[in-house]
Amino acid sequence: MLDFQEAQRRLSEAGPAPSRHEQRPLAELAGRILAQDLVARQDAPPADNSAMDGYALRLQDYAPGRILPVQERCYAGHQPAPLQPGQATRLFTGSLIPEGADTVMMQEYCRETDAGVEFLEAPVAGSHIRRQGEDSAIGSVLIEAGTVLNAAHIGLLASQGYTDAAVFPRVRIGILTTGDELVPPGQPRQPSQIYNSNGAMLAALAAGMNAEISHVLHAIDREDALTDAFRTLLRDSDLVLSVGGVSVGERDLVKPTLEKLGGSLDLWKVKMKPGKPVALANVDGKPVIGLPGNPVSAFAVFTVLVTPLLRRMQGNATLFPVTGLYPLRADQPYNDSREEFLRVQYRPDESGPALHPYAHQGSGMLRALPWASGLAQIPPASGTGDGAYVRYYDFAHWLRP
Ligand SMILES: Nc1nc2c(c(=O)[nH]1)N[C@H]1C(S)=C(S)[C@@H](COP(=O)(O)OP(=O)(O)OC[C@H]3O[C@@H](n4cnc5c(N)ncnc54)[C@H](O)[C@@H]3O)O[C@H]1N2
Ligand code: MOO
Repeated sequence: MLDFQEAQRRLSEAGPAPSRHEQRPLAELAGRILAQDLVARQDAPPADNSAMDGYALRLQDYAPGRILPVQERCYAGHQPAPLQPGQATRLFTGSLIPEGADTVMMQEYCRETDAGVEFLEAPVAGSHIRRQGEDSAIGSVLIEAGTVLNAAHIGLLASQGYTDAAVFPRVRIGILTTGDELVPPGQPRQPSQIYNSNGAMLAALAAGMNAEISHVLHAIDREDALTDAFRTLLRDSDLVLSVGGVSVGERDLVKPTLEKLGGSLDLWKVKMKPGKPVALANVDGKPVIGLPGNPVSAFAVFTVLVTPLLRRMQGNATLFPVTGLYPLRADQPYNDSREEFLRVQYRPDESGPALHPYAHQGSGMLRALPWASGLAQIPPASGTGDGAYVRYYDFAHWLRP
């Protein structure tokens, strides 16, 4: 049996990091991974400007009750004239600070008449001025390569005049489900059959990682059907996920099929529950991962074992998102000989945030998955029960690029 930690590490290294990149416009960058460090092309803000609607003055010109003539009204987007001594400039948020001015007074503390502006309070030196370069200095690194881009990054890039950026290509994933017992949703079902849930589920999981889905294929338990399907998937994908048919059953044909296709296949019994049978093959330099057929097992293995590899192949700098330690609220001890991944909800109770396990933890029980916010990792043979601190894999962190 292979330790979970070791399986996670080995799988995370089972595929290549990207060797190419492509230029994509701002509108297509969300969820993509940046391929090169991007630097500030200009100071931000590019010039000193006002943070408030008000008046610019020289602090030394202020005296209680003194009225300063308003030499001009300068709107955002316009160039102000240098401020003459003893005068003020009417400004608005975003207006440039006129040369010679050193302070802005908010209009709420000013009274303007035909004669000029009177300040009702003493101005504070330098107040309400957004300084050139205070947000980003020209040349400083804005975003590092390997970052997953989101709306905030896109806003930052647009503010610097970028129209596009170099990102790594999306990884193409091919999915194969296997088994005579499966029919597609919507088709007539014999009493001996069940609907294929893993195909649609894995496609959605891969899409959630911002991967491209090349195909979702199904093969019955026959070597020729499996061979055809794997050939198509390997041709059109960077990574292949097959599901089912990798344990010890007589019709578990995935292993011999991949070997005939020239792959070297490792069949692992990973010390984790759910998810004991996991297979890893490499065919012509492309990783093929065989996931366990039970839908909950396939979901859990995808989350904790497949996503780090996917992140590596996408060029993400972070392969293993954060996990945290939280108390488990359990009415029974968990004591399996394998590392156990419980379907849990992370929510606060009287004593703070805690992990609440779903009542039924069977690996065929799909109802637990939409209910759960993540997985709690219970160490093997630990007898872990109520109040013990355990590691938490949050789907919100783990099931995204
Ligand atoms: N004698 C043993 N039997 C089993 C062992 C073992 O060690 N010794 N391990 C068990 C564990 S743990 C798991 S997990 C499963 C894994 O089996 P496979 O990965 O070979 O998957 P299958 O046998 O093909 O299917 C398992 C289960 O999942 C259902 N399934 C499969 N594909 C789908 C799909 N696309 N949509 C919905 N449901 C699917 C399938 O009908 C089976 O019920 O093996 C245990 N047995
Ligand atoms: O390890 Mo299996 O994946 O429990 O159902």
